[in-house]
Amino acid sequence: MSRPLDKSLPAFRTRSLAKVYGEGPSVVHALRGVTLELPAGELVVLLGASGSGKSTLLNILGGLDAPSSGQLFFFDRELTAMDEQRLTRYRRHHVGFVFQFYNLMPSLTARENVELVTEIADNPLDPGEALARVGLDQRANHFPSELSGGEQQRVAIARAIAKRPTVLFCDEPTGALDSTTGRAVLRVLQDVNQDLETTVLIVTHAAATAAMAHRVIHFADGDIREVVRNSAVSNAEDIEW
Ligand SMILES: Nc1ncnc2c1ncn2[C@@H]1O[C@H](COP(=O)(O)OP(=O)(O)OP(=O)(O)O)[C@@H](O)[C@H]1O
Repeated sequence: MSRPLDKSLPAFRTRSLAKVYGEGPSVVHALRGVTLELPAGELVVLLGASGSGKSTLLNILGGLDAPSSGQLFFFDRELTAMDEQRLTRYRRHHVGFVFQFYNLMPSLTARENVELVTEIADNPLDPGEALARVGLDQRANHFPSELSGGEQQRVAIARAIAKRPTVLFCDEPTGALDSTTGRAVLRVLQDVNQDLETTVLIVTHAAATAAMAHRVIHFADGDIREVVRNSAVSNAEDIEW
């Protein structure tokens, strides 16, 4: 993927994306033919009931999982036509992930957790700058067990953005946090979207998060029920939970 991306195209386009788990009586249709376009540079929130297929879609867009059928494009690249090696390059160069439970290495400091990524990335942020962007430059030498849940999540975000990903996928990033801490984490994600021009896709059960999105995708039973474009976007710190 060394050619520059064709940024005149949407970040993602899917056509009839389907995902089936299992077979026979235990078959699950997790995605039932999802067709969507996500413009680059937006902050998108994906809402929907438990089991509606949100994480499945996120994992497929992020190259962690493959659809059973359908097509998926990242700008001008067809992810559904890539072999494992090219998908690995896609993930390495373009994708950052943030999960509900931080997934930090407990035996490494905040800075060392970020360095795990910067050491293998092409054009990374300085680890100190990544931590400063999430407001944790003063805690760089602390271990995860010495940090609050919100601080650990901010380290996870610093680690994810340190390789300057084109897209940042966040699966329930505030799911384990109280509302005040959750708002602080959402503020960081909004800053990443605005300052680094990273496309950010957030899967959440916290419906109020929709107020900070450019685009809200409502998911139900493995497909899109509605896409709402917000004419005005709230600041994360003003969101009411
Ligand atoms: N590896 C798997 N094997 C079998 N079924 C799976 C697998 N992963 C997900 N599913 C099923 O696919 C459907 C969609 O799951 P998914 O995790 O995408 O939903 P979700 O909307 O993210 O739910 P939640 O909000 O609870 O995280 C569910 O019925 C789930 O049980």
